Parts: sequence; C-alpha cells; structure tokens
Amino acid sequence: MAAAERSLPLRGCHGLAVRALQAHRAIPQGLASGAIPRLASGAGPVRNASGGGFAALAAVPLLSGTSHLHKRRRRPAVFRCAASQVETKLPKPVPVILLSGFLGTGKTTLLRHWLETSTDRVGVVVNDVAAVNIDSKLVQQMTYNREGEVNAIQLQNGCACCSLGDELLVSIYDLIELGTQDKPFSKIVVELSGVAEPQRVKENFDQAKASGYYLANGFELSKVVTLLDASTFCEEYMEYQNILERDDLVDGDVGEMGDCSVVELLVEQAEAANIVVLNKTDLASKEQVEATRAVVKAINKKATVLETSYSKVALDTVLGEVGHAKHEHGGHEHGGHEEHGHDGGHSHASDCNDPECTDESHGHGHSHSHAEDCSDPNCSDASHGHSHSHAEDCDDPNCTDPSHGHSHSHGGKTTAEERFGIASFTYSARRPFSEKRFTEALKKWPVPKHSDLQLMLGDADPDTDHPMATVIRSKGFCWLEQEPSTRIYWSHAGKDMKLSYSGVWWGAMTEQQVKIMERLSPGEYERSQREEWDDECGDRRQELVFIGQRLQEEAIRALLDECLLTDKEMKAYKKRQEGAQGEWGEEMYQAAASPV
Ligand SMILES: Nc1nc2c(ncn2[C@@H]2O[C@H](COP(=O)(O)OP(=O)(O)OP(=O)(O)O)[C@@H](O)[C@H]2O)c(=O)[nH]1
Repeated sequence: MAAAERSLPLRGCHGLAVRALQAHRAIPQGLASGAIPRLASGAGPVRNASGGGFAALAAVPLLSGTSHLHKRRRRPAVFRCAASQVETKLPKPVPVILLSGFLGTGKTTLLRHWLETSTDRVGVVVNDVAAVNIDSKLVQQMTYNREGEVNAIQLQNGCACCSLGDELLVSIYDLIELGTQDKPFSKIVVELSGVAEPQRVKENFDQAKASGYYLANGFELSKVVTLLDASTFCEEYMEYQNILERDDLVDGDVGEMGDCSVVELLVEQAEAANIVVLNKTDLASKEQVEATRAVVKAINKKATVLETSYSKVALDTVLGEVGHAKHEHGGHEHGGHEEHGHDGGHSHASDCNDPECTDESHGHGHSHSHAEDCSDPNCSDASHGHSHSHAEDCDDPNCTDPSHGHSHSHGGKTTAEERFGIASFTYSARRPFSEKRFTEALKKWPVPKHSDLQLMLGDADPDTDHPMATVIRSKGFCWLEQEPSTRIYWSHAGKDMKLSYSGVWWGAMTEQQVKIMERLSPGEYERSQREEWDDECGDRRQELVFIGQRLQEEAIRALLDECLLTDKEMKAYKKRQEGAQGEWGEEMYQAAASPV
C-alpha cells in the first residue's frame, strides 16, 4: 500500500455501504439493463458504460435548476382538462412525502436511511439551495433498494419559490412517467432544501390539482415530515423571542431582523408538518428534547412528534401515521390524523354551499366547466380556466398559480435571500489543501469539530470574528495533501462540524478498480467524468458549499485559498504521488469481486 494512502475503509467507495453491495447482487440482469425510458431522450445524452441504461438514468440530473425542461414541456392551456374528465382512467395516485427541515437537520440522512431499508421502489426528488447539489451526490449512490429494484432520483437546484412551483411538478410527473415504463414507484419522496417553505409547496400542489393541471395528475400529497435539530431548535426559538422584545433591533437594524426571520422559517416548517421528527437527540440534553417537544406542540398541536438520532425513522411509520396531508381552509380545518375526516361536514359528492370555500375537494356548483376559461377578472379560484397560456409568462405579480408561466422576477435573488437573508456560494479548487494550514484555519472557527481523520481540529483560541462564524451550513468534498486518494466529506450544521471519509476518488483508482466500482455504482463514473473531471486531477477537487446570513464570501475564499498547496508544494506532492496509485485492502477486493 502506498505510504500516503491509508487503508480503504470497507464502508466503500463513494460512501457505498456494504448493505447496498449485497442488495446489488440480488439485481436481476434484465432489470439492470432495462430499456432507456423515453424521458431520457429529453434529458440529454444518456450513455452508460455498464449497459444499465435505466440505472444510469437514475443518476442523471434531469433538472438542474434551469427551466429549460419546464419551458420545453409547457403546453398551452388547451391541454388542460378537468380532473373529473380523466379521473376514472388514472391509476391509483402515488403518495408523495415532502421532507422538510432547516439546514443540516438530517433530511439527507433520513432519505438515505429510507432508500437503504426500503423494499419498494422509491422515486426521489432532491432540491438543494446551492448551485452545487451536494445532497444529490450522496443520494445518487443509493440506486437500488433491498429487492434490487431501481430507484430513480431527480435533481433540482435553486430558487425554492420558483423552482418548487411547476418545476417540482415536472420532476414528479417525470418520475411517474418513468414508473409506467417498469414497476411503478410505491412512493415519491421530495427532499426540500433547508430554506424551503413546505406550506408554499403544499399550496402549489393544491392549486395545480384544483386547476386540473395535467402535471398534477397521478400523485397525491401524502405527508409533510419536518425534521428539527433537538439540540439547537429551542435556543433559536427562544432567541427569536428575545430579539423581538428588543426595540432597538426591531426598529433600527434590518440586518439583525434577518436573524429573526430564520426562526420564522423554523416555525413555518414545524407548522406545516403532519409529522415532526426531533432529530439529533444524541447531541441534546433531556431538557432540550422536552422543551423542543413542548414548543412544537404549541406551534402545531396536531402533528405527531417523534424523537430519534441519525434520522432513524421508518418509512412505514411515516406512511402509516396519518392518512393525508392536512388541508386547512376558511374557518374549518381538515385534520391530519385523528381528526382527519376530510369531510368538513359535507360530502365531496354533494355541493358545498359555503360561498367562501375554495377547497377543491368539496363539490361546488360553479357555473362554468374547468375546461373552459373563466371570464371573471376577479376570480382567484385556481380550479377555473384563466385566459393566458402556460407557454407564455404570466405577468400578474400576485399570481401564485403554478400552472402559469412565471419568469424569475426576484432580481436574481431567491426567496431565501429575500425573506431570510440567506445566501450561498460554492468554493471550488483543483489543488489539495495543506494539512497544516487547513488544520490551523479550522481550529480558530468557533464550532465543535469532529473528524474521522487524524487531524488536530480542537478549537484552541476560537475567533468569534472568524470568516466562517456566520455560516449556518457548509458541506461538500475536500482533498487533503495527506489523503491523496480519499474523498473527504465536510459537513457542518449549526454548532457541529465533521470531516469524514467518503470513499475513494475515481481519479485515484486503477482501471481494474474502476471496473469493479462501476458494477457497484452504475453510471456514477460516467457522471463524474461528465460533471467533475479535470484532465490532470480527475475528480479530485475542493467543492464546498457555504450557506448563511451576511456571508463573508471573500474572506472565506481567501482563507481557503491560503490553505491550498503552493506551486512549489504542488510539485513535491506530484512527485510523491508518482507510482503511488492503486492499492486496495484485501477485504475490499473480496467484497467487490464476488460475482453479481
Ligand atoms: N450527531 C448527529 N449528527 C447527525 C444526526 N443526523 C444527521 N447528522 C449529521 O448532521 C449533518 C447534516 O445531516 P444531513 O442529513 O446532511 O442534513 P440535511 O438536512 O440534509 O442538510 P441540508 O440538505 O444541507 O439542509 C451530517 O453530518 C449528518 O451526519 C444526528 O442525529 N446526530
């Protein structure tokens, strides 16, 4: 084994768990090499070295935050038809679970747990606030469930307000279409970004359904699950109260108001949930967990509250917990679980005679068909046809109908930036960090740090003015001088930072190793070559996303740039690496080389 290379952990390449390896062995060949669905042709060239077109598709980003696919798919209003006209021909709607929670609360951990343990085929949409979707790169490896069936993953980056409108519907619609090519998905899980407001997403779904928008057919919103960090939630919630009481801040300092709004977002996410998961109980005291539970109950008394660490909540528990997502309207509420009757005192078959009611699940004796255009200029009922085509942009600034075209009109800002002052940027570089300077830079950052690596990160002399002090969440991959083959995962959320092994860079493998790993993670090598490759470094890189308020982007960039090897150091590094590539631990060979 090369001196610089530590033994390869059996946890696997690119985070692939041994369990996933076993699941993969059970995959029928025919399934792994299934036909490439029609959808693929619209998603750009899909090539797959392993011949597993379907599997490769699972790892291909079908949406990347731009609206090109959405624009291509927009059809004029004439294609819309009332739900009642097509209802009878549709198969059972696929339940959709919205997974929400503030930055770093454990959503991806939960999603990975579900994908690892699921015996059904699950469709996944991963939305991330930053331009680089780190979460999707972690989830993409979970291509197969325990039965060897292919899951499918769609990616979405960017503006929660806009892209979670009809682009989210497009993603779900595409997954449902994909399900018709093979075994349908038993459920679809949407991991919302940490700054998304689930209530807005629910409203978008409701409106799209009500309007009979074709993209909304085939699924139903089943649950909203919100994760909270039990170790930090209360403190943040209490801080909100304190700041509000301080007139000096409320009146004068708009910047500080941004801090208040983060808490508003936490509250909104808890409010919209059917199930609230108090996660990270291992980091919380008993009092913190109890206090969090009490606050959540005060915010949302109908939600079921679960406690766990490392997001160990069974998917079946979530699905079995309540029937349908909570619908609220007017003065009466359709409860999520025990109160859930979905009949607000009248049958759906009969007409509701509440003139104020806009709930599409009630019968209403409206005077025109949904297929026709409504000519009332003041009508805001999304279930009525309105006069502009989906192919065109709607210019009503107040319109929230997801079936209408809306250009991104935030002047380049996302809602997270506008409402909460939360921005993000990605730091990228193609040089390793000097271990010494990297360690020094992190030491002064005033958050507790953990590491699987042998780095001395203890926070001696923490600097409260550290450039990273305003970062709420940071994550991504890094490349260290002393770990030339190992992809290192950097994950920091609130008051916790960890560096862990995340497999081996593709660029550090021999040809034979690549072949073995491709069998475990079909399509991943190709994807990496397409998206992450550099002739000299392969996929080795620094790729770190920083999310926070009043981010000191320049200072963070300068700090990390300082950690990169200098030209002289780089020369010495390359010399050391010559001929150092390629040895694996025996156990890795044994696991990977077993017949599929
Ligand atoms: N100690 C501890 N760490 C946890 C727990 N759950 C998740 N983590 C860690 O917290 C970090 C963030 O977890 P993720 O699952 O990526 O969080 P997320 O909500 O998907 O993050 P964003 O998508 O960026 O909002 C990772 O380093 C996880 O390993 C937990 O219960 N206890």
